[in-house]
Amino acid sequence: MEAVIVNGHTVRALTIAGSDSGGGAGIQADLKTMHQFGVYGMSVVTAVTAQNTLGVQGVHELDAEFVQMQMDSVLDDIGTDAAKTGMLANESIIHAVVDGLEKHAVPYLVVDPVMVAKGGAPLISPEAIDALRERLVPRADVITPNIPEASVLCGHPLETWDEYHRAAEQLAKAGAQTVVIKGGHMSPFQSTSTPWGRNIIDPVSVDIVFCNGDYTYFLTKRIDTRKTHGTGCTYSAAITSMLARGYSVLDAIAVAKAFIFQAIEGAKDWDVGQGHGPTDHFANVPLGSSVEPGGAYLCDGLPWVRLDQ
Ligand SMILES: Nc1ncnc2c1ncn2[C@@H]1O[C@H](COP(=O)(O)OP(=O)(O)OP(=O)(O)O)[C@@H](O)[C@H]1O
Ligand SMILES: Cc1ncc(COP(=O)(O)O)c(N)n1
Repeated sequence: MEAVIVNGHTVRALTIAGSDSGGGAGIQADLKTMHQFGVYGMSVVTAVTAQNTLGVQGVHELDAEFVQMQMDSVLDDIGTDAAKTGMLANESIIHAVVDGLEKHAVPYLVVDPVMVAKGGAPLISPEAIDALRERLVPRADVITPNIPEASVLCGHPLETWDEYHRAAEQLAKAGAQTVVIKGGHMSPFQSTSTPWGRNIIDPVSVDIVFCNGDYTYFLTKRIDTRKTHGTGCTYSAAITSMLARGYSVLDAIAVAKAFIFQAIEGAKDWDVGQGHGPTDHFANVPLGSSVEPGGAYLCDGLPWVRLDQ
């Protein structure tokens, strides 16, 4: 993949996240994804984890001042067309990151509110949740919680379609421009009766996107695999890369969703690690995936197909 040039300049994207030594999630997943999208990737490291596909063996959080220093280094000199946040570890780092974002011009911000690793290890302190909610959510152009994260941010359990919708609206009211409630943790049974009035028999993974008052639903087949380490990181890095390249928010999400689907599918038979293996960051970037707001779209091979209402 060659570097993408838009309006005469090399497209850049920044990830502000934790390092995963195993290479499947965090900073490593983000940089691999940005590279695959032809975007020049940069990183601000918030914490270093000793981690593999079996779990997190240790976490070392960096000083908030050093996080701020990395932001200044990168943004004073190189600048960026879009940024994303991932693991932010603690309250002081969140304040440092938001201060940095306020100081420097960052055209788009994607917030992946990372809280718990797939194996159950906490990646943020409980006291930091208020700072995440109060300082970062209002700055998000796109926020991408999974169901447990949306539930923590909204302060109550989410189990029904109606509750997912109310959660998206609550996060939008708190200031996030576009809310993506990810379906990786939804029970497959909830997909049998759908808000767009058509039943789906096969298990699917549905992402609910709330943008400018419209709901758009992105569906793919649910892949039967436990190799889903770093799916959320990879997906949000793909959205960030597409925004950096100048795509609209919905088209960025459509391409990213098709990419993560192929990345999960592509790694099904990989032999990387003994636990929750990583996704295939070498997957094809399906640039033609374009959608209109306010419908339900199925990606079963490309292009996206609009489902009957
Ligand atoms: N088994 C699966 N089959 C198809 N798509 C999936 C599957 N699991 C997750 N996805 C998709 O991957 C993306 C990430 O969703 P998920 O809910 O897994 O995020 P996450 O929990 O934040 O991920 P992680 O914590 O591993 O980084 C979403 O688009 C979701 O629909
Ligand atoms: C540094 C870092 N950031 C994010 C995740 C979440 O990914 P997952 O939920 O797949 O473990 C992680 N495990 N490590």
